[in-house]
Amino acid sequence: MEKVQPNGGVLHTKSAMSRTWFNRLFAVTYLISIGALMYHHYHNIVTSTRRVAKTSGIIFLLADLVLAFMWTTRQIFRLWPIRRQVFPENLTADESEYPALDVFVCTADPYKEPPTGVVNTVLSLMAYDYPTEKLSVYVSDDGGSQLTLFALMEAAEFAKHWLPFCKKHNIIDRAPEAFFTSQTNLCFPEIGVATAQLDQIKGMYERMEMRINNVVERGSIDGYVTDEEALRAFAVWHNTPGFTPQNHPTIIQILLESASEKEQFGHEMPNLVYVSREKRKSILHNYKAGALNVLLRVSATLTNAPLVLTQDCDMFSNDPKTPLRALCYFMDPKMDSNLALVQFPPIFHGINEDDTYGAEFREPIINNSCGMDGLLGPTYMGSGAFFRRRAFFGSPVSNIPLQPSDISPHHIVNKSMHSAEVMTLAQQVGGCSFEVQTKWGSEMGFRYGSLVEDFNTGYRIQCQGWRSVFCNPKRPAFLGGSPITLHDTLNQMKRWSIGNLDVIISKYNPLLFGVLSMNPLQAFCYGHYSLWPIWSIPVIIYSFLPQLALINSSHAISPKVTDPWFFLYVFLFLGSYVHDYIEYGSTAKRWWNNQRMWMMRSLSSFPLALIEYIQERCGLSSFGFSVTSKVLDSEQSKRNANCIFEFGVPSPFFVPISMAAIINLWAFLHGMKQLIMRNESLEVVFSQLFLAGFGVLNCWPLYEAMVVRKDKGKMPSKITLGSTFLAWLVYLVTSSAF
Ligand SMILES: O=c1ccn([C@@H]2O[C@H](COP(=O)(O)OP(=O)(O)O[C@H]3O[C@H](CO)[C@@H](O)[C@H](O)[C@H]3O)[C@@H](O)[C@H]2O)c(=O)[nH]1
Ligand SMILES: [Mn+2]
Repeated sequence: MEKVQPNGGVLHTKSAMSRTWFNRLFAVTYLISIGALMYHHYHNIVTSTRRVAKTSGIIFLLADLVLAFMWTTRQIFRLWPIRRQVFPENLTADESEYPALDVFVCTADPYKEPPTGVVNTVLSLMAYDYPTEKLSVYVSDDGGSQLTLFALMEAAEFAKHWLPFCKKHNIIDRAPEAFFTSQTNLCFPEIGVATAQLDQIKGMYERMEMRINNVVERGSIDGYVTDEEALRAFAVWHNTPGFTPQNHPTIIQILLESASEKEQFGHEMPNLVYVSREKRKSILHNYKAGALNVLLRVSATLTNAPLVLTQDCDMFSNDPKTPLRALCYFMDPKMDSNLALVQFPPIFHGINEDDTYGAEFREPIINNSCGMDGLLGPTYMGSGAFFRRRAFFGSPVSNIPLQPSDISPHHIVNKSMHSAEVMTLAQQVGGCSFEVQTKWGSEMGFRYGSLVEDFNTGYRIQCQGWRSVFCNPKRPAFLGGSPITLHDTLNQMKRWSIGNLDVIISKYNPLLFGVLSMNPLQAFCYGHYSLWPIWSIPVIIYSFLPQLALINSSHAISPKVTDPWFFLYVFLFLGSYVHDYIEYGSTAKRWWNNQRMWMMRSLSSFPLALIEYIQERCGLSSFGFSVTSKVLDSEQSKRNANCIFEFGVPSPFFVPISMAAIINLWAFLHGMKQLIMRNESLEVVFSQLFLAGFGVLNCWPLYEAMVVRKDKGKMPSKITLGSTFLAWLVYLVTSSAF
């Protein structure tokens, strides 16, 4: 039991963070220094007589202008950060006052997103400490797969034992896999579970897991389903000629209906519904946003709960009290009535100790969310988000009328889920032509037009006057997986970056439309995120230009140590890095790896996203939402646990990174040689040598992967050779310019 706080019954509190004043003071000082740097650049360009100095002066000005913009907008996150606390023990004891909750879980591919994982997520959410009759879990299957439906049918049966088991023994880890693998839970006397009971439930789980895995491996449910009623649920797969995930009718299966289904001891079960929306090749289906909009409508016909939780299929609940924490905001009479969203941070459990890939995303997920919470609230992050359903249908003061009115957020459902009338309507609203000529995706529901539908939807909802809050309890509310190979990590970032560009290059551009529709500071936060890909401009320039100049023994472009302006560069570099480290709030290694990943993304994901985006706009190619694989290869997992970079595949992402590694090492060695042979003085080469050395330090894992490593995760020789050749070519082409 949580301790009751001496807080006089408040549901939540908020307080400003202690660093706020320091951050503000620092921001002003740094901003003045940036101004000085710009003046310095301007002066250099105007007064220099040599062509190389003039040209490179302009290039550095461009790099520094981008850095200055990104730095300035980034400070906004640090000026009003707040911390919140909730007291669910102060909620009314009368559960009948709690609003109903519809939980949406999205899955898209049974081979990339193993159904046992989906089942674990679903079970953990069904087992919430929440009035059972008010809880419904909807699973959207964009894979249109009978394997996923089969897994959920199995889960529905297992849930009848699992839910009472969890509640009886007050288990906290309610995703079975997490429970059975957690050492602390297996100290059963402590949680009061007799060995026999534990063995029994474990046996049931393992049998279910085996059946699901067998079916997935064989790719068919034949022989595994004998019950006639269950077989009828699969009929659509057999009866639809040419059934593919991209071409099939709507499938809705009520797997559990709360009113009629009882668990082992006769108590009610939550509702569990499987939905695979209609897909036709000729009609755009808008990826996850499209799936979520179908769930919004289908759930409206069946339960229409005023609260909605959206969840990725690999993000399971890690705390059964999470909905009660969300209620501490939604049920608080003192809370703004324009509260649309309570966002919990997605926490990733597969991350290794040093967080090699910066996959924790600590800055955007935790730090910046606290910062935005002091303005209009954090961005929507796709998973772990409790929405007020009403927020999808107009601003806080205006309603968008809905057709049919049965799916409006005000409609009260009073018929059984199984009634023919309800089912017909559910099928109809799950159809892919339903949205044609409507405001779905443009003015209401989850918004279309960006591959980061979460970011885009949160932004657009806030433009309408809604706000969000960030709820970050000590025990993570949700745990999920994140990519464990470098290629997957960079690819995911490329997808997000394309999505960001979709937002900035739209009529809802945060820097134009946003600043006029919401608190301009909040709009700048959104602007900062949408412009993430432009980080690539300064990083590419600083990774190549000073180094190529050093190789060519050209030093006209960099300040001498004895030049007083040099100290401005030192302050700007150190100020930014040290402040960043203090703000990051994690171990030094994790912070270092995170800044390294920022460089790697800026060299690969961001520029490739820019190129792909432009190609798409010119109609030369099209991109889609490539779902991240959640299947773990055991060797890769081992290397990941040991914090070793996973290259392995000949990915185009590795080419620019390897080129930068080669050029920096080359420049560093050349500079050192010149210094040792006394051809150059330290005063002159220092700044370039420092940058090259910093590059080499960051690229260390690349040299190992290219030269030393023998395992399967090393850099493919094709990439090493290709990048060496290209680096040499860049040197040849540019050397005449110095
Ligand atoms: O056509 C699609 C594509 C994806 N998904 C689901 O979307 C979720 C996220 O996909 P994933 O491949 O795991 O992408 P990530 O990049 O890991 O997801 C992050 O980024 C997405 C895009 O911004 C957000 O939607 C997610 O919530 C957020 O966790 C998964 O549950 C998928 O099943 C669909 O339902 N339909
Ligand atoms: Mn994911």
